[in-house]
Amino acid sequence: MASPLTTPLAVSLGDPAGIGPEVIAKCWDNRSAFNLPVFAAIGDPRSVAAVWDGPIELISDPREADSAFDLGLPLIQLASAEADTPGHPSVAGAHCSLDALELAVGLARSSSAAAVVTGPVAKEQLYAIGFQHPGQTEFVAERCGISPGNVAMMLAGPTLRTVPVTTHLKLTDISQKLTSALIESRGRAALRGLQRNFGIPEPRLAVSGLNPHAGEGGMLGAEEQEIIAPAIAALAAEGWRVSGPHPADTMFHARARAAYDAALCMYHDQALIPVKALHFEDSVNVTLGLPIVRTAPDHGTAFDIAGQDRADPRPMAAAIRMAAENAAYRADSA
Ligand SMILES: NC(=O)C1=CN([C@@H]2O[C@H](COP(=O)(O)OP(=O)(O)OC[C@H]3O[C@@H](n4cnc5c(N)ncnc54)[C@H](O)[C@@H]3O)[C@@H](O)[C@H]2O)C=CC1
Ligand SMILES: NCC(=O)COP(=O)(O)O
Repeated sequence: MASPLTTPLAVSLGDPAGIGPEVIAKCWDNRSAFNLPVFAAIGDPRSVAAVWDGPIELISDPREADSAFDLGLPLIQLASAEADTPGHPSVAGAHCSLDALELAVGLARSSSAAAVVTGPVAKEQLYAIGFQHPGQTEFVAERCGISPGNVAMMLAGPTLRTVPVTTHLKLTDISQKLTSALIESRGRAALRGLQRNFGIPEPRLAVSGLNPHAGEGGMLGAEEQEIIAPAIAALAAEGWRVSGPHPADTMFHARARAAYDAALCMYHDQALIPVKALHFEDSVNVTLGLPIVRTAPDHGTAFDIAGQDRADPRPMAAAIRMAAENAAYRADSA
């Protein structure tokens, strides 16, 4: 059994107008039923108070969360220029979500927090305030001094884990951005992450094709033969257990899933659709290849239901539990 954590987790609230504040407050409410470790929320307390009437314990350091956790939701307060209305994102809210992310990562990097769990942010809002990264994954990587190509975004559910090689790209740009080197580096990050974060000593990676039927022997596209197969061969030559390229439409049924520990997919939707279809309530976005542990729920800001008490906290609870489990594995094997 993994050792208990010595410091609480840092949980950024995400966009204050999204469902992050609500699901995090509901996680604290249900902390025993969800079997959650001690955590400290980070963000604007007004965004929590707008959607939840439970107790909030303002703290200034995650370690204070240990004694505050039984009294209320421990929260490190960030001043936002204005209070947001649930469902109505603003520029001030986007800045607040970025500040919370920045602080949470800093706390984990300085070992003041055992891991980071990030609440959902709206990429459109962040891009509008000049955010230069495709998503939080690449931002956290940069803050940790890791090249974005050397981390992997894994979506992990109870019966399926997937990793997209390309993340937030236009569909029309994917083929051009897909290189053997990128497939290899994502594959390595995924395989090492399965060992380090999930305690799987000899992980098996199944690699998808890009085109229908994995290119149909070259008749439906050349990427499989020219880019993907050489990357698989290079990873196999390093001793990793890698298979493919597999046709993406037939690699996610139950019997196929039993043959691998993670699927490396060529683009965002190829990886995320099967996990969300199978496990929307409890799949977790985990960034592999970092010196810290970072997880997030699989969903976004859900502005359409924010402030209506309709947000399901189970994905956030799964993200908090997985962060604690991953951090404990890493501490035990360090
Ligand atoms: N990790 C992150 O920060 C992520 C952020 N996003 C961002 O979120 C924004 C909205 O993205 P969408 O594609 O609309 O995805 P979304 O996940 O926010 O919403 C999709 C649908 O699922 C529902 N839903 C989502 N989470 C739910 C929950 N916990 N309980 C009940 N219903 C839930 C929503 O109401 C909506 O109908 C985008 O700006 C996107 O960039 C999207 C995915 C992940
Ligand atoms: N669709 C997944 C997603 O948007 C998560 O991205 P990130 O912000 O965690 O990089």
